[in-house]
Amino acid sequence: MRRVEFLRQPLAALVVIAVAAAVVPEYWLFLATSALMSAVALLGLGAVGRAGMNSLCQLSFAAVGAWTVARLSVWDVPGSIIVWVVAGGLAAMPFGLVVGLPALRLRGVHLAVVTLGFAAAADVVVSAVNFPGVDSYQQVGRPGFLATDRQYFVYAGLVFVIAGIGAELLGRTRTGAAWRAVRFSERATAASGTSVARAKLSAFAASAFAAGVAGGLLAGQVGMITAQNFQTIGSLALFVVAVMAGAEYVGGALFGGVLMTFVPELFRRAGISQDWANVLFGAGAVQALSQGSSVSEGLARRLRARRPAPVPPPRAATSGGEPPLGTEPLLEVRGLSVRYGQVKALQDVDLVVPEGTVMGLIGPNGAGKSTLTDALSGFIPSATGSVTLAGRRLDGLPVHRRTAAGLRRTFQQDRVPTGLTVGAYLRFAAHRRVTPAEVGDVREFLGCPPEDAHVADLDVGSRRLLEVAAALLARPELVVLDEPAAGLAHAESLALADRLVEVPARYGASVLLIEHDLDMVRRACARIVVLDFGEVIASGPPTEVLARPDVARAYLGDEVALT
Ligand SMILES: Nc1ncnc2c1ncn2[C@@H]1O[C@H](COP(=O)(O)OP(=O)(O)OP(=O)(O)O)[C@@H](O)[C@H]1O
Repeated sequence: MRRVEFLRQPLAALVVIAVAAAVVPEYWLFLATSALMSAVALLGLGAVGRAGMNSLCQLSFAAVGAWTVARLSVWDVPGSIIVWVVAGGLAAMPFGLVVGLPALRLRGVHLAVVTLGFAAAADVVVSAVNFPGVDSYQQVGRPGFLATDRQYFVYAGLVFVIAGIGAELLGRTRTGAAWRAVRFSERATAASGTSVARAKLSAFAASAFAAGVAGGLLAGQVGMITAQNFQTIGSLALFVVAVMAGAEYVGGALFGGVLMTFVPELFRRAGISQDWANVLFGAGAVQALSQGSSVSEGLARRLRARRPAPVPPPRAATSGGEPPLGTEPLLEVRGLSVRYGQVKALQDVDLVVPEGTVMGLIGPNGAGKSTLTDALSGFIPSATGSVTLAGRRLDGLPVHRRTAAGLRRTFQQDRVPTGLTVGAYLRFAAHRRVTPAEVGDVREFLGCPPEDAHVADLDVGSRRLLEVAAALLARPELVVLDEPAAGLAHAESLALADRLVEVPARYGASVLLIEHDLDMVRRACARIVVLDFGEVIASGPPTEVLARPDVARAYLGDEVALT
């Protein structure tokens, strides 16, 4: 049943469309076709929205689709409007990629402004050139079986349902998961080995494809198109409705399409200026933004809230045995230094993590632990010194190549995307093909919630464990855990320590554990390294190192042993 759950909304839409086709008068069906076309364009906006980006030029892409369909119609290319709208979508995709390029550097309002600039430029171009067929009064041709408004409505409805199924299917692929992950954290997405650039560009390309299809449908509906159909104000209205209705959902896109078409029409009939419809949509979007959720997201949350909250399995401490000591050097760090302006965050750090061990890295706040993690995983390109993993130099490599070389990391702050289920996140973040048995094994091993639980419904501790589980599932050579026990109760931290002791033998990965919880460190680690003011001040077995007065002084500013 869960396998076809994603079909629920497109199929519900199909039923609504079929009923409307049977009972609604022809005049209203013409308007309903417009609603379906807006809904297809909104589905495209949903794709960029899923990736956390804003696009204000959706109708510019639609203009490319419409132009393509008009051109193919004038040339009378075989395949009729059925094939031409697909060609319209494909023709819009390169434009989507071009507009998406600034998204690799810009975010939020800056990106929105760039897309708005593109829409304004497209306005100028579209106004200056006539669409194909307009000069010769040649309408876009429709085959006999799509001649009436009712038939064309059914065609547009089928296109919407197919687009909806496509959107849902895409959401279940690695690409769809990457969109949600990018929206939540670009850094964590990169650290899982996924290309952030590819994720963003694919979202823009998918969005442009949908808009191109919608534009092509419009060309077929009205027969002769003009620049008026694709003005920037229309793109803005589409964006605002996407925010309000929730275009990431098939139902939300359909609801948005209906609003966009019928609200202005109702205003017109009531003798009110249609511009007031845009004001209304704007107010709806402000409301959605202030509540932090669209109409569809709010409904989905309410439905989820009816289900019982996922109960994390008990995570009891079960001694994992003696911490393994390790053998040959796996990670070798020499002379690693990082400066932030005048602050020397790391100074000539030398560090060796042997293969097959769990090594602890401790130090007071501001000692440089997170900086070290960032430098090892490639987030600080200005870091100097050498980093070698299993004999391979990593320094100078970008994040995703270090990940591919076998170095995985987790983050101190919660970086698990809330838009995914536990299973979808684990499969995405593993960044390799994993079997259901592997996913179940690591989930049980660490005491993670069931696969169908939504990340958004989990407590912070469970999310942290999920991040660790995903890192192990990736089968790295070395996993660097940045305070994985933050958010866990003390007993759960000790249970996690026991699990970590087993990791080298069970998953073939060594662990560099950064933690403030010294009980956990003592339990999990055979050796520890202490950082203070960016320098290594001690290393060795935990009992010896924590008994040293200089280590106690670094932590407490006093000569009190930490044992
Ligand atoms: N982006 C930054 N810009 C400037 N200084 C920074 C930056 N990030 C860290 N620092 C400084 O670098 C030093 C090391 O910080 P870092 O966060 O690595 O320490 P930490 O040991 O991880 O601390 P905590 O245990 O609180 O996480 C600190 O002095 C910090 O203020």
